[in-house]
Amino acid sequence: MTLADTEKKIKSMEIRGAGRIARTAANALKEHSETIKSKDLKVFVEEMNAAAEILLKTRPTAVSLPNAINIVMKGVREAKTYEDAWHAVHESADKFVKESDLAVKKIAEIGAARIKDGDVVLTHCNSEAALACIIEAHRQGKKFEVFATEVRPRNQGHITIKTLSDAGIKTNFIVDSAARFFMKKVSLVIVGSDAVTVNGAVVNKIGTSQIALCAHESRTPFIVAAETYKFAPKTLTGELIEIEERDTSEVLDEKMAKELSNVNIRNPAFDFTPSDYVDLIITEKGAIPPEMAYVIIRDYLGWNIEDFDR
Ligand SMILES: O=P(O)(O)OC[C@H]1O[C@H](OP(=O)(O)O)[C@H](O)[C@@H]1O
Repeated sequence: MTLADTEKKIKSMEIRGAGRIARTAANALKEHSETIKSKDLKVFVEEMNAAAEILLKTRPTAVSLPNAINIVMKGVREAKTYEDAWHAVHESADKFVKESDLAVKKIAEIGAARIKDGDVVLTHCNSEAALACIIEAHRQGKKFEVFATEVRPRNQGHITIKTLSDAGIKTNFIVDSAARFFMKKVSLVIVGSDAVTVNGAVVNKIGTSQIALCAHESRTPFIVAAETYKFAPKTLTGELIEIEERDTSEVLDEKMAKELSNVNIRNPAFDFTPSDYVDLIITEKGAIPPEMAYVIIRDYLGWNIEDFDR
């Protein structure tokens, strides 16, 4: 796939999901390095930086994207020779993809331990990490059922119910606005994440924070499955996570929208769930309370407050 194809597919959400976007970007940088004709280090670094910029601009919210790009580009920017830079891209991209796959497997093991016989688990959107926990619990023979939301406007819930159904898991499909109606039946909420801030707030698909609020009201545990590369280093200095606002045509038919001259259509793709509503974040390094987000950013992503020029 060319860099332009990757760019298009991430923007259009043909390739989506925070983890998948990150792995795709890492692979795209590796593939792009092979198309650079020059063996001059300066030219190579410039062209790789330009590719990284293009990928960074595809979607603004999932922090897994800049984190993956930083991991792959670090060796390129530090290399003293063209050969070192070329090898750095290849090694770091392969390592990132392998570790990302392993992280999901580890999260599945840790998260599955939180699901018990008789549970009613609610999930929102389509998260590879959250679904891995649910599927692993089912594989271990636990008997439970799932509520999955529709996830307007892009209907990622359709992918979720197909995956759950194929896995043989009893699933109830509900519209997003039915979450509170059913919350009294739900014993555990598991969602994924696009970004976790240093203060433990979770950025995830629009509607997540409403579900967290209902879970809080019903005293239902709310847990988040997130690889460590979804934690956001830039929030150490108070920088905010940008919430992507997507095209209004995803929400309302363009023809109908044109007839409604007084209506402003809004389409934020994500929202913030404050740490107060998050019981636990399952990472591949273990289950942590949201208040420990700083430790993940410092110890596993290797970022510290002094790393930022201010
Ligand atoms: O990495 P995994 O766990 O698959 O997904 C994490 C999150 O990424 C998705 O974003 P989108 O659908 O690309 O906007 C959803 O918000 C999902 O919860």
